[in-house]
Amino acid sequence: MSLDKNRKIHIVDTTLRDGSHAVSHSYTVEQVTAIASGLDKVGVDIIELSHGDGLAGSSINYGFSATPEMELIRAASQVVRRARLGVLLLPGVGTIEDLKEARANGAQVVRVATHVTEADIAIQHLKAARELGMMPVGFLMMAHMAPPKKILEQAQIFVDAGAEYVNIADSAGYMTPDDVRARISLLVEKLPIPVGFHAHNNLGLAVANALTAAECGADYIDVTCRGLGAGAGNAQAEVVAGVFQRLGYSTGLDFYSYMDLAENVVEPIMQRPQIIKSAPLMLGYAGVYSSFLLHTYRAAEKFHLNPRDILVELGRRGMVGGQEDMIIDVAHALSLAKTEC
Ligand SMILES: C[C@H](O)CC(=O)C(=O)O
Ligand SMILES: [Mn+2]
Repeated sequence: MSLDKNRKIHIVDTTLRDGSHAVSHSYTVEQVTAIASGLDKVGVDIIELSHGDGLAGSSINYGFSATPEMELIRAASQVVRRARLGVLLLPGVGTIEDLKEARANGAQVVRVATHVTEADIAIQHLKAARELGMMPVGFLMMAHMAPPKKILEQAQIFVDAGAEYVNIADSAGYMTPDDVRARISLLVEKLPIPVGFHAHNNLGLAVANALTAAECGADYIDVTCRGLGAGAGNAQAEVVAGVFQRLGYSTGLDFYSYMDLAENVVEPIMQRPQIIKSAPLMLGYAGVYSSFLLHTYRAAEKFHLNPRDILVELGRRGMVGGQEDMIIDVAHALSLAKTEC
């Protein structure tokens, strides 16, 4: 299928949210101000900013933020003029009270994220967002774990709760373009609201998958500068900008400014190159949640294990977001089994 070139593709830059995983939630006010104002000038539609695990993610389970996220949201809202400022919220991690605070600090969009089979826990948060005058979006994580029909049923719950678009996330970077096509095409065909897609690059397919999603009718595409994000990162923003521009698709992005922002502002704060090393590759291969990566590195070091072995076991057990505390249990069990051999 080829893309209707007159259709506007909305770019959602989540460097300041998914990228937060990759910098261990260490963003400072200065970094956020520089990145948010750069993204605003580049022409993205939504700038997503919060702890990597959403509002109130700062905790022993997910990792503490160096700077309170409300300070970061307020700082970004002071420099963002054209784009909409968004936050992520995982019901149970963040609450409606957190959402109200984010709104008071300038957030205009909220993506309420649930596991792909649990959309119903987002209903009250989506409704609250609308009452707060925010743009409510439903976000289904680990979308490789459910077939297209099940995803459609879950997306319909978001529609009924007032979501303005539904986003599906390849949280494990497991999907191939065919997997993306099957899911996005069905949602685009059946839903009365727009569809979005969030890729991870664990199998090196993030940009190809983002392009496939757009070609299948997704109107919202997630990206991050330099691909900065959990696991092997996300669809690299400046690459998506270049590919879409070369194909003549309408994104409203300034391709050269995006490259400069990634190179001059984001790259200097990266803690490691966003490349597909063995462990991130294993996330994609075994279908494991990308933000488990740094937790797994720490558990592997503690128990003298290869991170790959922990990830394969997490995949075998079907662990999903929110079960970060189980990584240490799995590592402990593997190390006991190793000693017994
Ligand atoms: C909380 C997660 O990091 C959300 C996300 O980006 C994904 O599922 O992928
Ligand atoms: Mn992600």
